Amino acid sequence: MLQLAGVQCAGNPHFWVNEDGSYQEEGQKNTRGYIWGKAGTKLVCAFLSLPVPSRYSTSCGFLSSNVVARTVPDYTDHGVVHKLLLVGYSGSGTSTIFKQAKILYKSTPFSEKERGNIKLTIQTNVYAYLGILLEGRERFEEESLGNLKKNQSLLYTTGTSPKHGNKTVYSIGTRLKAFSDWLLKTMVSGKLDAIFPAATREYTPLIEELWNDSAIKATYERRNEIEMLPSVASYFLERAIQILRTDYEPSDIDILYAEGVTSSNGLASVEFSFPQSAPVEAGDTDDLHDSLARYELITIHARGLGDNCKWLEMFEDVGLVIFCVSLSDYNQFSTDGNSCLTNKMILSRKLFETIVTHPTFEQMDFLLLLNKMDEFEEKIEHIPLTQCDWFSDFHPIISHNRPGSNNNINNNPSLSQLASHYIAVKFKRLYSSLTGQNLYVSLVKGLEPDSVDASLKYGKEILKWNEEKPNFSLSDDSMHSIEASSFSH
Ligand SMILES: Nc1nc2c(ncn2[C@@H]2O[C@H](COP(=O)(O)OP(=O)(O)OP(=O)(O)O)[C@@H](O)[C@H]2O)c(=O)[nH]1
Ligand SMILES: [Mg+2]
Repeated sequence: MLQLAGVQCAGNPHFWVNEDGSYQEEGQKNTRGYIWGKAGTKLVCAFLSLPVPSRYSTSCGFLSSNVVARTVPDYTDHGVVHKLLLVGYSGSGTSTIFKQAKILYKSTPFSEKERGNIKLTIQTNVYAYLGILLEGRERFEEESLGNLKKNQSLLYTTGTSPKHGNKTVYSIGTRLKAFSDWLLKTMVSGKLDAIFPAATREYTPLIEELWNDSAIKATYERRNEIEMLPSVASYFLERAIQILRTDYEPSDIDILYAEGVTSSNGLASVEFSFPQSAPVEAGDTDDLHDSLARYELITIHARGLGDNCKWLEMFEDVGLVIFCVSLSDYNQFSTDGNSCLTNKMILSRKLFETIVTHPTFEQMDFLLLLNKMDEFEEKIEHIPLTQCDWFSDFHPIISHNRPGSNNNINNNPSLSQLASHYIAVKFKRLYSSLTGQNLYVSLVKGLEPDSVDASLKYGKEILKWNEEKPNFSLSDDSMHSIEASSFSH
């Protein structure tokens, strides 16, 4: 029976099945699953006319296809953990949203051991940012020297003697130069993390001297011209001295902003409950149920999914897939598998297509997170959305008496609102053409806790709708679910 229900029985394990349908391997405490919710059980029971507990029977003829075919998470059944899988194209913000969830819902978001590792990651990042800055300094120095030489040769021809040596505003003294050479060599050899923890004791005075040097200050002013330097680097570099001290303890915000905190294959998970929003009033059990229900947010780096995302099979028991897209990718480029420079929004769309059509996720609900709304609001004002080929037909009619770009007075949507809704509809149409289902969408600012909280709660509602309203119509007006969440932040 268990085999027919689709329970993995390789190696002939012995299972104990309880009245509520939960089953455990003999001698083990962990519930492995619930047979009544399994599609196989329903099929076998229907075929053999076996009785099924009433709340698991699917006699309703109007069940949405999403619900019939999949294991329905039992929202009120305590002990069941509802799994949410968070994925997205590289740099879309999955790690940020994952860390944000930990900070939001866990009383101890990061253990002492994790904090120790994160501290080293942040300190290594600071050295790496300094290295990138020093590389920039070398480039600026060479450019300045080149210009100087040109000017000098001009002066020679006009008979005036040169006044300058080989120094420019970007030049540093021999001690700092030696340190800079060593740091760049260490970075190139990929051994930067090996210099810790000794680096924090030995090199901090040198870093302080370097950071206060006028050449570095001049380089830092031109940081926008250093492409390799991520925008988040400033947050850490401006506190470099404090961060590189042995007694530095990263704050939650430091951890949120830090790059490379999740493991190398990016697989991580956190179990949590949504906290109760207000004290439970008499008779209001909804909120109590909400706060008792357990969720597991699992994230995996796209890289860790293997060719054609074959490892997605591991996640067949999730109840919702959350796919994260960076809105600000529309004018950015990266290389695809064939080393071809491609627009990052298109690369993100490709991954989306692969995941939504993956056999493991047939009939699965998907929530699309359109992330980095803050960056997008700024960017869209001076870089047209049509820079991405997929968005070539975006021609919004903007009211001329728009009071301000982000102002929604008089119901005049801002350009960023029009553009983000347009992108949402693009993804919705694509999703529906591939799966015949409705895609849920939420706009989010990954660095803002309230925004991430609202989006994850939207995910919780989607799971709940499946549970509570099995005949909930999923063929609503395509904008409905966008509207329901777009303005929640
Ligand atoms: N401005 C802004 N930056 C964001 C937002 N969300 C994430 N970021 C930044 O975007 C960068 C990439 O975010 P990550 O969370 O590391 O993205 P990821 O999907 O884990 O990417 P990789 O693991 O590097 O492939 C980080 O520097 C984040 O701080 C957002 O909503 N707004
Ligand atoms: Mg990541």
